[in-house]
Amino acid sequence: MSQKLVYAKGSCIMDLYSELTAKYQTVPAIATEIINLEAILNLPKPTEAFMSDIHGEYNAFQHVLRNGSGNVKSKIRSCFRDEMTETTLQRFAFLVYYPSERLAAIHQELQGDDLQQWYLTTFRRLIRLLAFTATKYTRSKVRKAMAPEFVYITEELLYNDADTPDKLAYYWQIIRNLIVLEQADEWIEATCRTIQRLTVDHFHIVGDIYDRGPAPDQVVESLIKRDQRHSVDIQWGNHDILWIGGAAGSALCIANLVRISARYNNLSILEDVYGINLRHLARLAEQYYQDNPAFSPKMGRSDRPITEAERLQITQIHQAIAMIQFKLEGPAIKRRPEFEMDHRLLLDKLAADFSTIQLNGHTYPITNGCFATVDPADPYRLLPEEQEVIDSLVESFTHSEKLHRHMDFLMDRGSMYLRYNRNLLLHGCVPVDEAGNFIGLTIEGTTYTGRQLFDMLEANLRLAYSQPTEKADLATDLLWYLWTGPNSPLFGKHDMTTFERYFIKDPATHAEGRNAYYHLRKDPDFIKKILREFVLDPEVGHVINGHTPVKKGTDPIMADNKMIVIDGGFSKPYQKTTGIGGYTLLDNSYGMQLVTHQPFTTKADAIVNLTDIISTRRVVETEARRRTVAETDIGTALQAEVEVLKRRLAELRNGD
Ligand SMILES: O=P(O)(O)OC[C@H]1O[C@](O)(COP(=O)(O)O)[C@@H](O)[C@@H]1O
Ligand SMILES: [Mn+2]
Repeated sequence: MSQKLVYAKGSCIMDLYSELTAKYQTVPAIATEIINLEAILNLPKPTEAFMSDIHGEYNAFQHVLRNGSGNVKSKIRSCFRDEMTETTLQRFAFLVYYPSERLAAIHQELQGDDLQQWYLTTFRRLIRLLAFTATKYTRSKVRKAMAPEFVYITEELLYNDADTPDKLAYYWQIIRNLIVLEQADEWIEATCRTIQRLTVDHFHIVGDIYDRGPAPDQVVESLIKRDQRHSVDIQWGNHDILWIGGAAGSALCIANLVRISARYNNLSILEDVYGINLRHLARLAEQYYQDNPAFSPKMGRSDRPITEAERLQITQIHQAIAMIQFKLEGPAIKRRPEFEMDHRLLLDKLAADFSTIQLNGHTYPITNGCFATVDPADPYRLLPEEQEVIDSLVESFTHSEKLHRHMDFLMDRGSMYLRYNRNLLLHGCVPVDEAGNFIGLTIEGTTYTGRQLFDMLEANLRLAYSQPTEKADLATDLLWYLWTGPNSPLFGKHDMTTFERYFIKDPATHAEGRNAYYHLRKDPDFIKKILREFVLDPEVGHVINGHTPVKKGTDPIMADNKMIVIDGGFSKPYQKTTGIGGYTLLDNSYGMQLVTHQPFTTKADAIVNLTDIISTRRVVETEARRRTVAETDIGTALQAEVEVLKRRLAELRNGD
């Protein structure tokens, strides 16, 4: 089905005509396909899940992916109503979430006849649950969600009536043989994965997979695995842009992301996962920087506490790369007057002895300064060894094979915004002034605002990514603008006050100034205006954002339910602010629900103690009647195919 959507979206009706007439040449073939498509249009709309701001928290993310945002357990509950105690239900649910880990535990607990009995019971339960989750889908779609090596067996078990006496022996022989031939565990694992897949059909990741947490690379790997049938899309977040920018050869993006990796004690992602060589940087850091409380890493990775020597080294690296970042910003701001970022030129506002800084008419004392490499007469000039460090980092980033594989996926499945089934998905905001007028960027005499701003930025991002050897062209500089520019839809704030937060105590200088969008988005008329700008129906559409953690006591659902913010704090450092462990928004045939997850402890704890994240659901919207595939984007594509096929049928009947 997804392939069909690709034609319908990507090419014109003539291509569709030639495509379909080549594929279905006879009257019976065309008629069969029309029957098939029109039947699919009547199925219930599949479930979509929306998540955002995962920030490298792989285990928590995986848990939500595996439990289908709490959906797997509700399916088990409905399927086995009154047949399972809470403990049995919990154990069975965890088998579906973590089959290989739970199977290992079962082998420890049970042997001989007890194990055989367990297999027999588990097989039957899994088949029933699979049948229950598969009811919404065509056989063909269910088949595609199965592990290919088990399709025959699983279909036999799924579609044959085991209660018919004639089939009973046949059915049990399959199960017995799976056990005897030692394929039982493999089949259980494969089937649990199929159930997970069918429980949520499509995942939208509304930005910020990267930074702060320990394993963004594994989040991407699991999305790649999950996406086999185009069931994932990504709306880039400002942090993802840094990594795309890194692969595209932007020194500024690289300096920022290395700084953040040092700040959160995640340099090992760079070295061990992406093979980025940090030797030059470490040498420079050791030469020029000492211990400095403002640059001590924020928190240790829970699985690897650091030694004092490591802490000192990270603190030094953190300073060295921060200073390279601040130096690179100067020339970028100067060569791009169209970015209107002169107010972010800071190093030249420092006193010659670096003890104070002059900002907006105030003189502020500098604390924890570390300006040994800065020449007050030419503060943005990189020392030769700093230049060498950043050049070697750019070289490593543009040549990391694994980083490119991950970023290719982000490029392939990602976009600045997505219109999907009547909703608008975007990470940050649509920049506006206080009166709600769209604002943006003027480039080479053309002003881009609203949807055009997004399209222009995306076109440049794709250009920069395709040309990693171009390092200071407009397209590459725009990547950095996306991270921090005052009218960047992904940043949505006026100033990124990184420098001030390191060196100035006065909290007044730390304010970043959110775009007016963030207070205007509470107003339904404003959201309708945004939906119209993106050519969506303002009456039925929603805007879905990530990016701004929803603080305790504030409502993530605004503007008469038309605006939903789902940054609920997967990111551990932000859980103090949000008080929860994250949100998932679900959109199924019955309507929309917001699921609130409690903080995740650890994977080991979850598996051993069967501790699920407690998830509570809140209904955002209920459909007056169940929505069908016909009312989705895929449905529209299928209807276009039906039209073409009917035309072809008429032509054949008329002898054309
Ligand atoms: O929490 P940290 O590491 O100090 O980072 C704060 C910075 O992150 C930002 O909030 C951007 O990151 P988010 O997209 O996660 O909000 C900046 O506005 C701010 O300057
Ligand atoms: Mn963000």
